[in-house]
Amino acid sequence: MKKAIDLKILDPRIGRDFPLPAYATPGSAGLDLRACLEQTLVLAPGQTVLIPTGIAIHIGDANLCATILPRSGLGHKHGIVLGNLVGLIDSDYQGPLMVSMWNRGSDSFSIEPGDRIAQLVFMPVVQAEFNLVEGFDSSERGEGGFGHSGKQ
Ligand SMILES: O=c1ccn([C@H]2C[C@H](O)[C@@H](COP(=O)(O)OP(=O)(O)OP(=O)(O)O)O2)c(=O)[nH]1
Ligand SMILES: [Mg+2]
Repeated sequence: MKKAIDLKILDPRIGRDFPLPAYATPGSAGLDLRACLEQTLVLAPGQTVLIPTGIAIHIGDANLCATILPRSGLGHKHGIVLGNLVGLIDSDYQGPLMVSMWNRGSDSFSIEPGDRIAQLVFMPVVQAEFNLVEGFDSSERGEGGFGHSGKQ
C-alpha cells in the first residue's frame, strides 16, 4: 500500500548533499534516516545521543504511525542501537524526527554527517475504544503467560 505523507526538509543538506529518505528496493519496509550532524560524532561505550535527521513528517492519519527501528548491521556488529529501543512517531507529531543513538557495545563508534543511522517504518494503527466488562469470554490461554507453556 502506498500513502502520501507530508515531509518538511529542516536541514538544507537533505535532498542536496544527503538523499531524501527513500526505499532502497521495491520490497523494502524501511526508509533509512541520516545523521544531520555538523561534524563527526564519536559515541563512547554506554553513551546515548539524540541526533537530528533533518526532516519532519506529519502523518495526519490516526490509523497510521511510524516507528524508528535500528539498522541490523549497526546493532549486531557494532552495538549501536536506539536509546529508546524503538521510536514511535505519532500521527499528529510535527516536530523534527530525532534518533536516540545508544552505544551498548564496548568500543567507541564514529558517526559521520549523512550516515544512515536508523530506519523509519510506517505501520497501521488501531485505536481502541474500551468496553468495560466484569469478566472475559474464556480463551484457550486464559491468564497464562510469561513462559508458563515452557520452552519446548
Ligand atoms: O525516536 C523517537 C521517538 C519519538 N519522537 C517524537 C515523535 C513522537 O510522536 C514524539 C513523542 O514520542 P513519545 O510519545 O514516544 O515520547 P514521550 O516521552 O511520551 O513524549 P511526549 O510526552 O511528547 O508524548 O517524539 C522522535 O522524533 N523520535
Ligand atoms: Mg508520549
